[in-house]
Amino acid sequence: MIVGDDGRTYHIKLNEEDVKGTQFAILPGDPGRVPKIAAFLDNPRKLGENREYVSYEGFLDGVKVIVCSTGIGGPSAAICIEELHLLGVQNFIRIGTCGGIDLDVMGGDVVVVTGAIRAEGTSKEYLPIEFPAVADLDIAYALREGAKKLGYRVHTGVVQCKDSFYGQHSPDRMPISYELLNRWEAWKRAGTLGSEMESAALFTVCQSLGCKAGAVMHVVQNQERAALGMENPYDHDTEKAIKATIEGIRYLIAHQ
Ligand SMILES: O=P(O)(O)O[C@H]1O[C@H](CO)[C@@H](O)[C@H]1O
Ligand SMILES: O=c1cc[nH]c(=O)[nH]1
Repeated sequence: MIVGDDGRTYHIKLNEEDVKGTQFAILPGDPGRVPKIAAFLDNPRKLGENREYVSYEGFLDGVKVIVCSTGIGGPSAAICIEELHLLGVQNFIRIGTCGGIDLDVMGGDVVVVTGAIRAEGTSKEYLPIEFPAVADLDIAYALREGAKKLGYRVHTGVVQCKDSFYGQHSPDRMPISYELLNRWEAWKRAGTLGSEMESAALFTVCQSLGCKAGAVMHVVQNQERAALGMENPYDHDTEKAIKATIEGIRYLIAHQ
């Protein structure tokens, strides 16, 4: 069932020929971000589209890269990673958006994720909760080098992952608000940089499959700064996170 008669995997609808030779998969959540990322590659070409999974191929410094959207949340991200890995991919880099938590993190900044809080469900179907969700050290380092080279405001550290976007933004209206609010306070006190939805699943699935992962976030805004009446710019343009990732992959290619 996982691979159909046409040789294409069940969800992302790619086959071995499509993926052959790929060294890096770039994984945005939003399908609309895929062509924007592919535009930074040489000879970009659309490979497929099914459900939330839009995929392109292209080349960076002669190395084949696939860009495939994961949709929102851990379950669809895990499916995308599993199917790309089945077809031979070993290195995965998410380009996502997050909301800032730490007061130093502002809309328009870039966050290179070193670890993710597993407050979501997908990672728990792979590994017990004691196992940390961490990025590959070489990939995280390269992504930070990429952001620094471009002169961006970049933060490196932990993000929180959850399954409910509105549990982050409207915790008070949830019957379980007592827990959401207390836990959010703990993430804040511990210096968590931002909140998003897929990195915990990405790191845990890749750990389980024996492959490598990293993640870069574009910060949209910071609700904690807003709550304190601090300057809180909104920024929806993910170009800096994309460019930092492209530079990061170039660094990995040059240093492998
Ligand atoms: O912009 P993407 O990559 O989708 O990432 C973030 O945006 C979505 C929520 O709006 C979630 O998927 C979250 O992780
Ligand atoms: O605030 C935000 C922004 C993007 N993604 C999230 O999950 N939360």
